[in-house]
Amino acid sequence: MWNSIPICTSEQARLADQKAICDYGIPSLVLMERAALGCVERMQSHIHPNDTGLIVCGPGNNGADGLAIARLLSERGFFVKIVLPDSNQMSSDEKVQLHIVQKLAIEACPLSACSLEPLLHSCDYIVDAIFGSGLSRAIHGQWYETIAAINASGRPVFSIDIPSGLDGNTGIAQGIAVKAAHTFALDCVKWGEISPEGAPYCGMLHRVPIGIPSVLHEKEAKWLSKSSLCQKIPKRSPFQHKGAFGRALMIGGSPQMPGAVSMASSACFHSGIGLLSVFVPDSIQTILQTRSSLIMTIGAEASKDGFSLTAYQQLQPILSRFDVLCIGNGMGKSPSTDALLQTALSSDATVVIDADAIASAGQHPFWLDREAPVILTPHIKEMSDLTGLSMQEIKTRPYKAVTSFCAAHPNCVLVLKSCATIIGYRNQLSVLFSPNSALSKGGSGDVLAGIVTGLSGWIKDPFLAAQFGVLVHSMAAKQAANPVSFTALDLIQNLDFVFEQFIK
Ligand SMILES: NC(=O)C1=CN([C@@H]2O[C@H](COP(=O)(O)OP(=O)(O)OC[C@H]3O[C@@H](n4cnc5c(N)ncnc54)[C@H](O)[C@@H]3O)[C@@H](O)[C@H]2O)[C@@H](O)CC1
Ligand SMILES: [K+]
Repeated sequence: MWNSIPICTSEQARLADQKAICDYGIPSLVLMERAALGCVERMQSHIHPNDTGLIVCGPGNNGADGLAIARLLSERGFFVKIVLPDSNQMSSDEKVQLHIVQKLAIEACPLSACSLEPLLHSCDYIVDAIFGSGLSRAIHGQWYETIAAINASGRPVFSIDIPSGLDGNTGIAQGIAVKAAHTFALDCVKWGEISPEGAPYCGMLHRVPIGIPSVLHEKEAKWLSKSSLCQKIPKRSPFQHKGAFGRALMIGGSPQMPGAVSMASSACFHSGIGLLSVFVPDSIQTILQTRSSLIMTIGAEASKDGFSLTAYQQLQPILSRFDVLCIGNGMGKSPSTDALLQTALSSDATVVIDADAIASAGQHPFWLDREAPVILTPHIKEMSDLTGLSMQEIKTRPYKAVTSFCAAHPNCVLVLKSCATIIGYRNQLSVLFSPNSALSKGGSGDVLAGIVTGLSGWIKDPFLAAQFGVLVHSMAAKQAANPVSFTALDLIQNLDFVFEQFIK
């Protein structure tokens, strides 16, 4: 079950372990036993009864997990061998685990005294229990050589808690890291495991609960899934008129990019909005009208590149007609964007800010501090424009960037798009990890903005609308028969099938 799974930094994971032990009195060895049992149960569907396993143990409690796993596998009839760290390096729990293992006549050999290559080549799979959340420096010497040999062996690797060598926060290999086929994230998923750098090292990610009280993770980011949202989506009454499902206005478009606002509008209409109008430069009004007979178009004064500098004067008087505005798609970096954004934000409507309007919001952050909700949907580059943080800073610690933005702008919902999309609101973070190259295409961001706008019309909670929009968008992409030929237009086509799973 991926429902309510916490996503933590290494520090948060360690703190939860400590609090469970010290404040709740759960013995460390009890947590460890649950961890080992959970890993073995999951491993059993991937190994054969006659396989030989090599359990490579490091000097801390990750190594102690490895020894407990070796014992449980052996008790269940699997043949295992163990590689040990030097005994003077072992943690106290590891010494306890070793003491038990020694009584069971399991073949164990210290790393410094064994010949690793033949062991690696005679085994069928490897358990990587070298380092977990306690990795504190770059890997050198014997551990570097051990990890290099594990990776070169070609054997499937089960990594315990995290592939050894991976930084739990950033997912960056600290010199070297194990390439796992399966990773068993103990208690919580670590941010580094779902980062673009770290995820490829993890192989298939499994979460193993170990009995840490969930109250200890109350404040941490949560995994977004269908089951976590299903119960929260409001019912759509069949007796309501169209106005009850929201009146939206999409502001965007330019002669160079009429398609972006067209796709966003289409996605909005397919996401439950009652009424939709589009405010575009009058030079592209006919194109929009030809593309969809569902959408009412309002033509604003145009310049060569898009909206004219005075177009905002035509926006002002009509704003009170709408509950939700979406601004930015295909607008281009036109000088008129600032005035249109400021005007949109002066309304009482929920405002979704995407694409070219995000940089403008970054230049005027105080405009965001209004009473009605704002939903921003930047990708990494746009997040950099919005916050002034470098792309590198955002990539390595995206949760930090989202947390500080949301703390500074308490009425804003922020959707940071990446292979792990983070949705932040006040002190809450929700994370959708569903990497899919079908979404790495022009237009998929416009479709997301349209979906979120459509949902905001009838789901009055902006955080819920944003989370639901991100999930629906990803589920629509999962329907791709092949990511190569899939386009943003296919996303819109698949929405009907996806909504069917939530709303009958
Ligand atoms: N009771 C607990 O605390 C629990 C801990 N658990 C396991 O324990 C792990 C955390 O245990 P630890 O805090 O002991 O940390 P680790 O087992 O990750 O490693 C810490 C040890 O590695 C050494 N070390 C760190 N970086 C190194 C490097 N680059 N080169 C060489 N040595 C290095 C440290 O000096 C220390 O001896 C978790 O990842 C999880 O697997 C689980 O069993 C659940 C319960
Ligand atoms: K590990």
